[in-house]
Amino acid sequence: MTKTVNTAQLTIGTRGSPLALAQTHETRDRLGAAWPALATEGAIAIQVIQTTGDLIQNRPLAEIGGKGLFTKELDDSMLDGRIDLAVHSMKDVPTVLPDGIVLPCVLPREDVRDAFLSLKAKGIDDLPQGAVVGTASLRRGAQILHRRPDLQVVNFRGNVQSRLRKLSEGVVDATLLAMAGLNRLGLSEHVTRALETDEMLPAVAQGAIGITCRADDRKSLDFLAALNCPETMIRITAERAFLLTLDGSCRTPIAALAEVDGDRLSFRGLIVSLDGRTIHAASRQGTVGDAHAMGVDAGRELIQVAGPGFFDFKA
Ligand SMILES: NCc1[nH]cc(CCC(=O)O)c1CC(=O)O
Repeated sequence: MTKTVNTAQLTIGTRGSPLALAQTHETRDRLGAAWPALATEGAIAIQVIQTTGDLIQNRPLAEIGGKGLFTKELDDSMLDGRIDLAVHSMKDVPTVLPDGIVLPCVLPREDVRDAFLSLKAKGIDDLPQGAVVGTASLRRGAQILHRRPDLQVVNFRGNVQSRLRKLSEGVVDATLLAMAGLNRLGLSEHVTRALETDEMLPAVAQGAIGITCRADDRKSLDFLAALNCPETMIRITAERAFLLTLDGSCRTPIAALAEVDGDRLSFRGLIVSLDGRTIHAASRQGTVGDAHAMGVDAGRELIQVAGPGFFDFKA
């Protein structure tokens, strides 16, 4: 390996998965479009950083536990000055950022829905009795069991491409993936059906890309200010406030979606038991200025309604 001097104006850190790279290329292209100085060849360097979540492929994420499985190594590189920006799927970003790191920018949100993929059924309702659904997501597993308690939900990890392969090999009868990831990878032709959000409420911040930088990095803050999508920021503010309030123990399936119409904000959130039997849902209507308060308030309601014990799945 030859060491070259990094003459880039900005170095972006990212995970190495095809989806992470696609999101980073989108970010680079948007930066170049907004800032001529960043449009020249070599102005932006991309550095791939492996995270703990990338290394551990064979265990359920909820079991590995810990916050920041997909972000910690990127945060450390940023605080050390090895990278200036980090591009994240906001779904994977903990609600509390490390000291010294801020999130000044989210890109316009992609399709928030979950996709149903199957070679055997057109949707959840016409899967055969006892069919096997592969998902690593407790949220998706629990919501699908709520509708179809007869189904068998099995843990199913790996990147989007490897999951599509397992589906075609018949390892599972169906799987669920974010529409956003499939769209960004140009793989949406594999989608059997996009599930409406009343059928499968998405994860907090699903479909949103966030870009972090050091809190005191004036140059990066200026570059990123031009890229931020305020509507997406409002929506994820409400959803992340909900998640923060419920705090998650990552073993509790949590789903939420905030939607903006003019200056109105509507919010829906739910928690569901792992077996899908019990769902507690809350909704709020307000204005975009209430985003954080609405998420907190809905989260508090669910803590009350669910009662102690609901959040403790550790046994
Ligand atoms: N946890 C993995 C992850 N993080 C973000 C996405 C998809 C893109 C997105 O939701 O923004 C995925 C894969 C998936 O859920 O299908």
